[in-house]
Amino acid sequence: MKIRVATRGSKLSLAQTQLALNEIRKRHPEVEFELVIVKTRGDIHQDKPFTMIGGKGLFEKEVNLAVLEGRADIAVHSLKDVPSEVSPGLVLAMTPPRASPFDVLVTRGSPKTIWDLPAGAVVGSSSARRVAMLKRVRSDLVFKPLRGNVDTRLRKLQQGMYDAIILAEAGLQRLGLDIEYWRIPPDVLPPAPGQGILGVYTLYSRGDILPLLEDATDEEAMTMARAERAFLAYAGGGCHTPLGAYAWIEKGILYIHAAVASPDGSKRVDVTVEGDPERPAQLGIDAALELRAKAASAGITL
Ligand SMILES: NCc1[nH]cc(CCC(=O)O)c1CC(=O)O
Repeated sequence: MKIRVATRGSKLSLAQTQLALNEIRKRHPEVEFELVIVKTRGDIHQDKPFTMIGGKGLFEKEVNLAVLEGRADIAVHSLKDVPSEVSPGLVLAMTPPRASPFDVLVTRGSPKTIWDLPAGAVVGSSSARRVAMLKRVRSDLVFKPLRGNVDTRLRKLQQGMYDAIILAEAGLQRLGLDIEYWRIPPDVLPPAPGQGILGVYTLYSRGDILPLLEDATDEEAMTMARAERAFLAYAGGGCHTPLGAYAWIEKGILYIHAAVASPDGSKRVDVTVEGDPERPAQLGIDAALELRAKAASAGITL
């Protein structure tokens, strides 16, 4: 059997796709794979803000179109780039084991915490979540947009365009980049829903492929994915809402911690909810409704 795999062509996307395919190979060594590389508008216009090139779900839509049009059988995504409403007809069919969900602060020289940065330091990030949550603890920092793939971002830091940048730890781990950094605790910066989880999507109708993907699924990662994605769907808000959430399992209990802030970081509310790992979507919904109520009383629009 041969499976055609839609993926973006960036170094990180290709590394992620190999990680996901290796999980399938472990269970089904007989399967062959063929990559279908999709060049998305997000890859072509790396210098432009997302809002100018199509916004929400930019990467997801074009890669998944290859599956919808029959040019590929499955698609591999970073779950945090997949909007809450995925292209119709597609199902999240497999998750490999999760990498780190957390964000890191990378500085030139020795690693520094957010509190060690000098007053007025320039921090690179285009993420509303990263900017608002860090402004909350360091309102004096100057945030400047930063896009492009991980190598480009690190190069811009080394060139001195920024004093610090924020990246996902998962991306650095998957690229095998051996750099020093400070892991930002989630009470300072809650991760994006799905950060560190890869998602393999296929059509609902692919009864030939779905069982293979189910065999290769890491159940804990899938449970966390379901909780965080249900949270995202019910929390509402656009991709410019400073919203974070991550789920974890401890002693058989599923937890989710979620937070939302005002864009300038002046206000923030948090919730932590626990529930049954067999019902992750319920937990995500509970957390979203609780967070919405708390945000409304604090005057944060969601
Ligand atoms: N926004 C791009 C993106 N999408 C997923 C990751 C990292 C890997 C992951 O979260 O699974 C990154 C890079 C980053 O934010 O530093």
